[in-house]
Amino acid sequence: MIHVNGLGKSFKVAQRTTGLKNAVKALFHREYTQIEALRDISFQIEPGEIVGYIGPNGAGKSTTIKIMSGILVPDQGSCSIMGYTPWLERVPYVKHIGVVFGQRSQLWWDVPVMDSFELLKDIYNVPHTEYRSNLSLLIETLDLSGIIHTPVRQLSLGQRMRCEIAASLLHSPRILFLDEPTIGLDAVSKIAVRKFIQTINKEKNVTIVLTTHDMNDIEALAQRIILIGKGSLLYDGSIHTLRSRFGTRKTITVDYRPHAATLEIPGASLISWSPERAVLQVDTQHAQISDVIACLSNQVELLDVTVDAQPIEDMIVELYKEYQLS
Ligand SMILES: Nc1ncnc2c1ncn2[C@@H]1O[C@H](COP(=O)(O)OP(=O)(O)OP(=O)(O)O)[C@@H](O)[C@H]1O
Repeated sequence: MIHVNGLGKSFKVAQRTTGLKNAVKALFHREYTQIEALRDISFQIEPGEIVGYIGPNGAGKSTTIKIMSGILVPDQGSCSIMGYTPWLERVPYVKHIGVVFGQRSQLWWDVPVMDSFELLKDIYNVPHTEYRSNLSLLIETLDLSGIIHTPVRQLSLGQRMRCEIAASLLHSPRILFLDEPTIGLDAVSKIAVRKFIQTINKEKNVTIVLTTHDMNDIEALAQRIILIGKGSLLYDGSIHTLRSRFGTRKTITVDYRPHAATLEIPGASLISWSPERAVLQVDTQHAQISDVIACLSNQVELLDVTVDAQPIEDMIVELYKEYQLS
């Protein structure tokens, strides 16, 4: 569905210096630097996939999304989405995609949300029956009934984001590009947005490309991640593979009957200890969890044991470290 091949994009940025003398000088002679936002990016995405497109600040995520949605033209490489080249065939192409930029609005600020929806219906030429059925589904699943007659500027961020997502789906797109869709949302709104993304992916088979810094979004939604850093593609694979590579550390928390002596557990490092509770870290590449628990039960009378996997956030930090991105 999405074929991206050797994409490259540079920006020419004017150097700004401080001081009046330099400002006058700059009127006659400007110095520029070249920022390589993307270098040789290639990937393919199949229909119905949810892909997390991640990377640190300035990595090139938004630039890629802008190229894929036809807003920016790359300097090198090709991009074919549903057979279209986004920036060359924008008008027929945009009928098949929905785009949400968490930081920007596609709704008209001063008019009620519903008026924006009606305008989008006309812009995309959505047949009346399709529009009505999409609208009622979106109002119901995104809980919009209380806010669609309110002007956008009076909505809270969470309410606006739900309306933005609805606006991007009124024309039944096959692909949805989401750039930071949960930025600034409270925990309840985040969960609602994630749930909705899952629903449209499952029930309507919408392909989703999601950029986010929120690793809970990634964990909840994406089976595959594409990591970019400093404009280059660094990792493309499943979260499962990432876990087996970087997620080998487990944390074991044990509660036991009061025990005065400290614990000696081969293969585990003691993170904290008290006469009633200990927290240990185990690298499963070097020791088995069952061996560590057996060793513990020989030394203390266990009351409770919990084993926690490494959070995905930590794994991403390790990945950034490996590529010297942090
Ligand atoms: N219009 C522009 N003009 C000049 N430089 C730009 C422009 N757009 C992006 N850049 C530069 O290109 C690089 C990649 O930017 P991009 O916005 O794609 O990063 P990002 O991964 O989305 O970052 P963030 O997570 O901070 O949103 C950055 O160094 C940025 O400063």
